[in-house]
Amino acid sequence: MTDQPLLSVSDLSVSYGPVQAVREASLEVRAGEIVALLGANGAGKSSTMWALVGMAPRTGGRIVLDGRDVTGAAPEDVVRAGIAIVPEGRRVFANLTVRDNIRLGGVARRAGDPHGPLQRDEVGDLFPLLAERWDQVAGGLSGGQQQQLAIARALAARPRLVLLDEPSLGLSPRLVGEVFELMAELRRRAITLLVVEQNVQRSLAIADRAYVLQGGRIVLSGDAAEVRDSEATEAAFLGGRTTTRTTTTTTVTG
Ligand SMILES: Nc1ncnc2c1ncn2[C@@H]1O[C@H](COP(=O)(O)OP(=O)(O)OP(=O)(O)O)[C@@H](O)[C@H]1O
Repeated sequence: MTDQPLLSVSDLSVSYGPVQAVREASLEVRAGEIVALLGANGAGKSSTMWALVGMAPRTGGRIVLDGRDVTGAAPEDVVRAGIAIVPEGRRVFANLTVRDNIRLGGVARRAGDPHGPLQRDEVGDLFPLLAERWDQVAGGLSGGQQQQLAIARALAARPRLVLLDEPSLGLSPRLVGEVFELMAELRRRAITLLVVEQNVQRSLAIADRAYVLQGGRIVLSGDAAEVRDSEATEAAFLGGRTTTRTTTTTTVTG
């Protein structure tokens, strides 16, 4: 890991007309980390994540990826710069095969990527069932397999940073376990993840660090264990959409 964060977001604000969804949020992700972005419904998690790839209406702030300012860049340019996103609800191309879904993800590879398209054996290394179903249409896969495919499609862009929006949402308890295990495995492979999750305890069990949003503001940040043990975390979830009165912030060091 270098001193410079892989992703550095400062004073990010997002507004949908009169609705201010994110208020001057600042966060960092370092290479190789899993960082969890937590908060109650409507806290601004998805808006933050989508603003990073230029797909939510940013009204202020700065986004720097690996030293390069990508603030205001078009979504395709952000993806080519190295940020891939796995949307909530999986959204694979149901009529296309596993192979073609992954091939489409690879279209957004960085210019000059020396590795070439993600190959079947590489996919099979992480997702054996996807490699087995390589020529089957995605719509025939189970929910858990579609989530794997959505992640594989993001990895096909060979990104520096993968954003995951609610990856466990709507999955059975067993498949939720598999998705969290998969995130831990990606981390072991030095893939950097920023994860929006409602499953707080499980997220904190695999994350290195976490940020808690409440009413569009980051009210707490720190090592996953610190965030888990903080009363402010509980307050943020009980507080729901109300404006924050919690000011406790565990400063990230190092
Ligand atoms: N497209 C939109 N138009 C108008 N308001 C929006 C839009 N998307 C989100 N919002 C509002 O912005 C605020 C933050 O929503 P956001 O989806 O970012 O929160 P979240 O923490 O991801 O919540 P959830 O877990 O429910 O998705 C909410 O008040 C929400 O109603």
